[in-house]
Amino acid sequence: MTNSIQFINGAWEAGEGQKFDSVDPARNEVIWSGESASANQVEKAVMAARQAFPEWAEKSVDERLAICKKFSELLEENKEHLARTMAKETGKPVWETRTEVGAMMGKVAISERAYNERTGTVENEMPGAKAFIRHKPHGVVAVYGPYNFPGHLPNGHIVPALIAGNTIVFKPSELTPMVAQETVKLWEKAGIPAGVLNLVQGEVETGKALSAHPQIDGLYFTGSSNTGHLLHKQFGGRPDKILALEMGGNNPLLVTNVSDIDAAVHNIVQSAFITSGQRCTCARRLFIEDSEQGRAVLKRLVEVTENILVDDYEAEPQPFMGAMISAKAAGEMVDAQNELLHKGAKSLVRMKQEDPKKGFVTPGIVDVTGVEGLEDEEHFGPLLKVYRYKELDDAIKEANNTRYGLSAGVLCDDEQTYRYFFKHIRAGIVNWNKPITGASSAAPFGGIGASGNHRASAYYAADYCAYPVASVEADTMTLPESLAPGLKF
Ligand SMILES: NC(=O)C1=CN([C@@H]2O[C@H](COP(=O)(O)OP(=O)(O)OC[C@H]3O[C@@H](n4cnc5c(N)ncnc54)[C@H](O)[C@@H]3O)[C@@H](O)[C@H]2O)C=CC1
Ligand SMILES: O=C(O)CCC(=O)N[C@@H](CCC(=O)O)C(=O)O
Repeated sequence: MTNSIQFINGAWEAGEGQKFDSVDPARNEVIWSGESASANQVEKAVMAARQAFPEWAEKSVDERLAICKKFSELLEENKEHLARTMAKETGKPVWETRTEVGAMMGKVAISERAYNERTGTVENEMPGAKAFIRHKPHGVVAVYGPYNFPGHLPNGHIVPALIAGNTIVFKPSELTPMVAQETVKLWEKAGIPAGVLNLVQGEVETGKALSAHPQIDGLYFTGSSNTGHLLHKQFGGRPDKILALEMGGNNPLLVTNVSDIDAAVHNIVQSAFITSGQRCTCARRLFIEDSEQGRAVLKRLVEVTENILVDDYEAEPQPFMGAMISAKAAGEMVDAQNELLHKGAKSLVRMKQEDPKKGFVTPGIVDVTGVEGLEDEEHFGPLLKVYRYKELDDAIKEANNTRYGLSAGVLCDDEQTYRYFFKHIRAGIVNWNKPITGASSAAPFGGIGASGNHRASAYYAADYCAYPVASVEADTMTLPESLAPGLKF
């Protein structure tokens, strides 16, 4: 039986393209199947969004917000179902997917505030006229989502875009199609008008058909730096289209002068291994002082890491880490570890994949101090590279030795060291004595360098969902008392 997985112009229909499956990475079971959207269906979805745009943009922001608030209520009512769907499809423990649904619910109120604060209407009096700043939606926008937060991160584009008056064609990750389907069902139930939000499911071909479509006015992307750069090239020469790229990182975390070693190790673990290391903000490189205290921190980190519970998403007690998104991704992480060891790195905690058919890996820590030829690449999993350093300036210089710039942090007792680090580190998120994961939706979220294109998301997502219109308005016209030189009336 074909699965109607495409939501186009307010109706569900089966895809016309290639069949693809979604596999539960913890249990190695096919949990969903469907056919990709064809290029014709992508065309149909874009044209539906185009047709729906004028009426949706014409609605008041309160009317558009009412549907978003209803969606948030439905998320609450269906929280457990959606959380378990996310857990089954990503391998993430249920305790964590419940927080993801919570973040989706919170997004509506935060986006309403951001819309008013960032793209609201400003009126100023001036002699014989009034000056206004207003904002208008771009039109039809394509939204691309990653697999690691299949609900929350696409939602971070969709909600602000809808509030601003845009219409959407949503292309979720092909690794999490079931979450996308269940989420869009809630938008349908919330009463989203036909054509305002369209869902095209499929693999990269579907993604390419959508990004190449001439009738999209913008594209909001969260995903790998590799794909983001391909899209950036594709949109080169098209300044008329708004492009927001939220990409990966090779994030540094620096440790120096900490009195509470367990608290420091807890922050390191939360930064490096949460979500099985599958967060763009995860710490990838740990800079530890080559001192007695630094060695004590490292020793404790190894002990705690070796005891991290890795298990099925529904196991009791709940694990800290579930399976990665796929057995393939897990195998690639072990390969990355082995490549580092081959280059001369020293294993402090060995990452292992017990079952090559499942996504479970244990966390890994490798000491890469002094190793030559390390690539500036994001290892998107629970693999932490340790750099031992003597001088703070050398550590900061090496921390900045990356084309990325998403998140960074320092664990230290004294504020002066933090201020110095803050001043010199290049990143869009810089934390002190807190994990570098778990960014707030009430703040801008974005990086520099290869991590983004200066269109921060979260609280600043409103900025790329509407464009400013400045007006000077007078309800009558009169000849000025003094004319410019050279004029006669
Ligand atoms: N900066 C941020 O907020 C975040 C960044 N990420 C990054 O995302 C990555 C993990 O997510 P993935 O799903 O693997 O990313 P991905 O880049 O493989 O896929 C993202 C989306 O782009 C589509 N896509 C892939 N290639 C395409 C192409 N050539 N043309 C058009 N569409 C294409 C995919 O189908 C998917 O919908 C990691 O690198 C992570 O760092 C993940 C979460 C947040
Ligand atoms: O987008 C937001 O509303 C806030 C940013 C956010 O939720 N960041 C999370 C997920 C980042 C990722 O997927 O890698 C975080 O910082 O942990």
